[in-house]
Amino acid sequence: MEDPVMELLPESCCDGAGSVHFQPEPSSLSFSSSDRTPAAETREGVVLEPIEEATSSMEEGSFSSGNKEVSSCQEPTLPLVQKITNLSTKIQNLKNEHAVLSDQVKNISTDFFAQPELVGALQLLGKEHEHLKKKFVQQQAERKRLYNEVIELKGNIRVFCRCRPLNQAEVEKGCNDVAEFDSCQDNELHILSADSSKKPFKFDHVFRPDDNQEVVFAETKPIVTSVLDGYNVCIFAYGQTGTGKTFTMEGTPENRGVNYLTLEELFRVSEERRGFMKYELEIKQAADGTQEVPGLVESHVSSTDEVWKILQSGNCIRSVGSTSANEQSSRSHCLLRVTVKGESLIDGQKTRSHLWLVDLAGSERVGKIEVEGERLKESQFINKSLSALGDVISALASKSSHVPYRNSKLTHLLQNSLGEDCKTLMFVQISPSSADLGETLCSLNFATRVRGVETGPARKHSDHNELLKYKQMVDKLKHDEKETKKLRDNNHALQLRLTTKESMCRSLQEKVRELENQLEEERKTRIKQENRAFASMASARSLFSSIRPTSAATENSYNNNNNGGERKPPLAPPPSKLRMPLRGITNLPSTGGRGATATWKRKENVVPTRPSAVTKAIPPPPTVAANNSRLKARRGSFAVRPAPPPAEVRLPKRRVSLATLIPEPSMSSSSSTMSTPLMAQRRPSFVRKKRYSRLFSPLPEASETPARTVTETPARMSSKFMGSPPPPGSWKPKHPTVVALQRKSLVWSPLRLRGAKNNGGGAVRRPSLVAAVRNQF
Ligand SMILES: Nc1ncnc2c1ncn2[C@@H]1O[C@H](COP(=O)(O)OP(=O)(O)OP(=O)(O)O)[C@@H](O)[C@H]1O
Repeated sequence: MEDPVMELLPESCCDGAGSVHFQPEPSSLSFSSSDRTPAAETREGVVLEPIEEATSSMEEGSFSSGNKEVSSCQEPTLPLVQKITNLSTKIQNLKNEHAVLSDQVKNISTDFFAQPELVGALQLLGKEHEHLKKKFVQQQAERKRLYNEVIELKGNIRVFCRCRPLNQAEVEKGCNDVAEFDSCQDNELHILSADSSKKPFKFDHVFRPDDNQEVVFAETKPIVTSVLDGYNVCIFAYGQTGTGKTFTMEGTPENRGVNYLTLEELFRVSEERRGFMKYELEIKQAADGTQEVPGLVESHVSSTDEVWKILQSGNCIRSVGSTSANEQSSRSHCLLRVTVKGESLIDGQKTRSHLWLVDLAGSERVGKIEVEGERLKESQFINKSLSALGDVISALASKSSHVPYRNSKLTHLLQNSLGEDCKTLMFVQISPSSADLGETLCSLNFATRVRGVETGPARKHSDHNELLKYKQMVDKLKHDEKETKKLRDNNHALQLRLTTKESMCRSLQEKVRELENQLEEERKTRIKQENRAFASMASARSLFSSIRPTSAATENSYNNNNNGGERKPPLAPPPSKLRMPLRGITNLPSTGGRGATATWKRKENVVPTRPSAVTKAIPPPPTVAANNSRLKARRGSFAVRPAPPPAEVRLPKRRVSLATLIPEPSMSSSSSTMSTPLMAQRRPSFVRKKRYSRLFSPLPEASETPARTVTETPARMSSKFMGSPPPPGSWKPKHPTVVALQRKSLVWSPLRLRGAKNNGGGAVRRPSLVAAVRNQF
């Protein structure tokens, strides 16, 4: 394959039959590009296969230099041409083969996916995949639960004890080793006191001086994994100065500590769960702090190297000083917070948890470490915050209702990671030196108290307490259920009431509609009747005018036929039983001699028991009585509207009275609107229709209108249609009705008016002729 470079010739060098023109130089042998196939090409797709042969041929052949064409008669070129021709043929064959294979692949893929069995199988596989996914999620949840249970069984607050080896200085000083470890028990140690007595201490694990960082981390790992499951975790190292807190937490580049190994583990597990979980980590580090830590460093990290760099930068600003106990003593707490954000790629569940990694400052006795000035102050602050930490742990251990987290910045900061919902791991660091015996005992006693948080109240082991807890939960659930049931019942009752109210409302609406229809019908009927009455009136008028000359005789005859002068009501117009519409009713004095007033006065004398207001006996018109003795006496009713009360406003009711209009085209517009406020409000459709009447209206403008109606309406009814009573004294005698009485003569009313009774005139059920009618004669 390291043969001479072959270049493509331009198209013009190749004839259509595949014969090739070469360049004569062997090193620049070229092929036509017209027949290239993928199988036979290298960089430019040129076939490499024949090159060796071609080269050998070239060696044999004698090419002329330059770009001359090779003569076909030159012998050595023949085999080469032959070979090239062969190659072209081969290329063609390969091309054909390729085309055939491509077709086959196409067919296969089409056939493959077109087969219904295969589609079915794919669907089955899809279902199985979904099922497995579901199962996997369940298994994950179960794993988390069990894992958490294991951690809880071990204790949510765990205490590890780590003892460092005697250092060179201590050996030189001849200090004794006071820590004894049981080879069979990895969680116990004994401290040899000055009086040679042994004091036993028991922790979740005890690390001996020869245990390296990996051994320590192996025990730490399970609790670290909980962070990825969404639990808050706090790991802190506590102990006397120079006992190895920093060594345990940070370590050295050769012996990485818990911080580094923890983060490494987090990255490892997150990588392991990459297929179904997505994690993000944020790191914060501060030398000491409150919730708002000045100069706090926060970084997004994606590898342990980045974490290490951040830790180093944090360490650079950490306050370090030399004490008699430790040459490189940390004079501050170092807190590292790792925030883990997790998201399940399967069900989208999200978690956010914190991991606190805390290297506390040394819990030394101030006198012992021989410090003064600023160092002394530092030590006092350190001790204060450690004391606050001790108080918090004591409160947690005793299940106190109040946990004094805010007594120090340290506990305030760790509040969310110290307590029931969190997992806490404490390293108590001790020195084996007899010189540090007192400090060692202090630290171990404190650690035992911390451990009491887990073992003391037996929160995880005592069945009784667990049962009590569950019982309370069940009681609460029952109570909640009862409440829910009550609420549901209430809701049901309210719904029923609502339904009833709705149906009532519907029926009332229907009634209203029905009444409206009735009212409309009645109105139409009345208009018809009025029209008919008007026609009758017209005919009666013509009749009266024809009999007027004999009125005197008729009157005499009438008087003779009635004993004691008692007047009969007017007779109905023969022969039809049409009732004449009422004329306008008024109690106002008439202005003319032929008006209603004169007649009215006479009637009052005749019927003293029914004096003024509503009902009056109507004296017979003499001309009618004389001319038609067959007419029966009728009793007429008058509704006289009393003067409206000045202040009282009566609400309008939905009753209309009749009114009759002697139609006159010019007046139609002024008399077409119903002047009842109720109708105007509630029944706009009704109001819109033309009315040929105008009820008593005390409105001043009404008096200006030359009304053409004569109505007979009880006073009560008239008041119903009043918008508002006129102001006192505004009443004018020139009532349109009166004017009407003067101008127009006769109207018959078919109405039944019921309001008369209320006005003291007794019930008048069938009013007949209006007095005004009679006055016309
Ligand atoms: N388990 C151990 N194995 C070997 N060397 C240790 C171990 N623990 C501590 N040391 C060494 O002891 C010395 C003091 O340790 P370190 O500084 O970690 O103590 P410290 O508790 O952090 O002190 P301070 O509270 O003053 O900061 C260091 O030189 C450290 O390397």
